[in-house]
Amino acid sequence: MTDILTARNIKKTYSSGHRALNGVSISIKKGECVGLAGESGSGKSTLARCLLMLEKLDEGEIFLQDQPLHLMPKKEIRKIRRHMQAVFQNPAAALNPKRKIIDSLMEALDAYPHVNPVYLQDVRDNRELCANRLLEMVGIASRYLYCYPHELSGGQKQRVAIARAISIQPSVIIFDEPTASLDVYTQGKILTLLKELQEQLELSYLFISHDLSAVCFLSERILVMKNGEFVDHFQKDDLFSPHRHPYTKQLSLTW
Ligand SMILES: Nc1ncnc2c1ncn2[C@@H]1O[C@H](COP(=O)(O)OP(=O)(O)OP(=O)(O)O)[C@@H](O)[C@H]1O
Repeated sequence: MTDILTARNIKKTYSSGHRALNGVSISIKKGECVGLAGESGSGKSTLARCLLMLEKLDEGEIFLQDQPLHLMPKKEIRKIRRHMQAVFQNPAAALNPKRKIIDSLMEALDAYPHVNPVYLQDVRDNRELCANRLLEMVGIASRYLYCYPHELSGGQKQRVAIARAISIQPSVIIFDEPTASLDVYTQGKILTLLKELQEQLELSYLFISHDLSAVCFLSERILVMKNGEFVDHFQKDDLFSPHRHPYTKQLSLTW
């Protein structure tokens, strides 16, 4: 299957002198969910930001399909960014508190009027129907369309952020600890939603979490990061194999 996103030998050092990534390589295929686990500080978010080209790389290459992002000027990257969506930990920060849900939800579709995702084709010419369809896809009632973010729970806000991420049928979605700020019950609901969306819409995900059980729930292929390097790479079914890296075993013990 085609590689959607490929990164090779990514190195990133912060101005503090701290090397957060020390030569990591990763690829995500169409329709695949790759999981990335590791403790706090291991470099997961830095990798997410590098893949999204939000950080300047010291070294390395990033390709979105065959397009070399690492060689593109900023202006070109901005154009291409719609193909790479992201959902972060804090849904409250993702939604503008002064904008109604419909306006936050439709932000990407409003900016790219020519984009016509297969799952919105029959409603694309009607903004309200389009927003309603997206809310429906993530299990939120249409009465929230004209509400403000403070009227929604944390889990509902994260559902809106997910709906916005899928709204323009991106090539890949990077989820960086999307459930970390939610209670355990809501975490489970959101993980189930992400799995259903990925399977139904054949989306490509990079799912990042410190929680190996969440990573294993969503992903077939799992990478484990420690101190800015991948120390393990395995298929979910091999999680309890004796060949797992001691660090992976340690993460699975805290499960
Ligand atoms: N802007 C920055 N300037 C300097 N150091 C940073 C910066 N951002 C992150 N770091 C450092 O880089 C290392 C990796 O951080 P990163 O946030 O990527 O890890 P993480 O695995 O995502 O952890 P967490 O889940 O806690 O965010 C850490 O030691 C962190 O302190």
